[in-house]
Amino acid sequence: MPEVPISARGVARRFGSFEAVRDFDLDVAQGEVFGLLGANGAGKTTAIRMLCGTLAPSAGAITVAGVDMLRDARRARSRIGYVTQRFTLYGDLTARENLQLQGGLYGVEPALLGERIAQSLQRFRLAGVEDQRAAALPLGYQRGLAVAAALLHQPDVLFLDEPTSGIDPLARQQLWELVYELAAGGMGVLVTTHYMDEALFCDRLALMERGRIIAGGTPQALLAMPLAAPPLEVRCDDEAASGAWLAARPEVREVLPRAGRHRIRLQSGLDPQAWAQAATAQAAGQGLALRIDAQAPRELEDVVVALLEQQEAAA
Ligand SMILES: Nc1ncnc2c1ncn2[C@@H]1O[C@H](COP(=O)(O)OP(=O)(O)OP(=O)(O)O)[C@@H](O)[C@H]1O
Repeated sequence: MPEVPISARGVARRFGSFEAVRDFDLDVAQGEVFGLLGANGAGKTTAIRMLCGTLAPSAGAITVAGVDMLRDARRARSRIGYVTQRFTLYGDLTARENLQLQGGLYGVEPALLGERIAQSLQRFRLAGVEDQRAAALPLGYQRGLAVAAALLHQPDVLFLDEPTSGIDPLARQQLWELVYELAAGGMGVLVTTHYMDEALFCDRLALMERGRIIAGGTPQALLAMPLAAPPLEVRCDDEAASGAWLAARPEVREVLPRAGRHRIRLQSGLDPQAWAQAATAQAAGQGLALRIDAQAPRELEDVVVALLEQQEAAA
């Protein structure tokens, strides 16, 4: 195993005059699960495509498993497994035929391929459906098949672009268990996700916005970042009335219903404690007994939203 599965320095990509990715620096260590976050269009897929060698950067340096992607793309690509957002296997072929084809394309020795396919059918819970057409399989199985195909040549690095979008909770959990298992074996895994609960499963995260990484670190470090508008939680026996009351306050920027409570965010710059006191008194005057927790536990989404808003305000 190489020391640094993925390393990128100063990577940029322009499409005409539009800069989809710029100043992109990234290191993913052996055994690390690294999460790339960002809104739609932030540049995650473009970045991953460059790291995988399927799109040439306009500038910068990339090494994968110690191999220079720009000088020796073929060898670098042979160390990579890449699962794209969309299902890219052949729907008309069976699960087994897809694995045979992919293994061949990746150059797996025919003598080894049969055994590896048998192992992956077991590992990815595809045994029993291996002779069904891939297009007829449920999405969770299709995703498992795509990951199985990407691992047949035993890469050092795995790229997963939104691997769990659209699949059911059990399939999501199974996929994450597999990711941990692969990382425990020393693989570097780079995953993009829109799900904040899944982002918390990563060892480190980077948040992209308009083509740049604007923040990064462990989930714990991100959760501890100071916020201009920290969240509050509001409980009230009359959930509907309290929700409407909160939504009508001009100082309240966002009201998110949660089971049995509301999570709110105030406009930047307000003192949450002072606002909570005043709001409790004001609501009481209107017959609503609010219980406001001005130090509600952070969620990763709070931090991500705050960081994106800060960037927008600065732009
Ligand atoms: N081939 C291309 N030609 C022109 N613009 C492109 C091309 N590929 C991507 N872009 C633009 O680059 C920006 C980043 O796109 P990208 O697909 O990398 O975002 P993303 O973060 O992966 O978003 P999503 O979560 O929707 O996949 C977008 O504005 C997109 O329209």
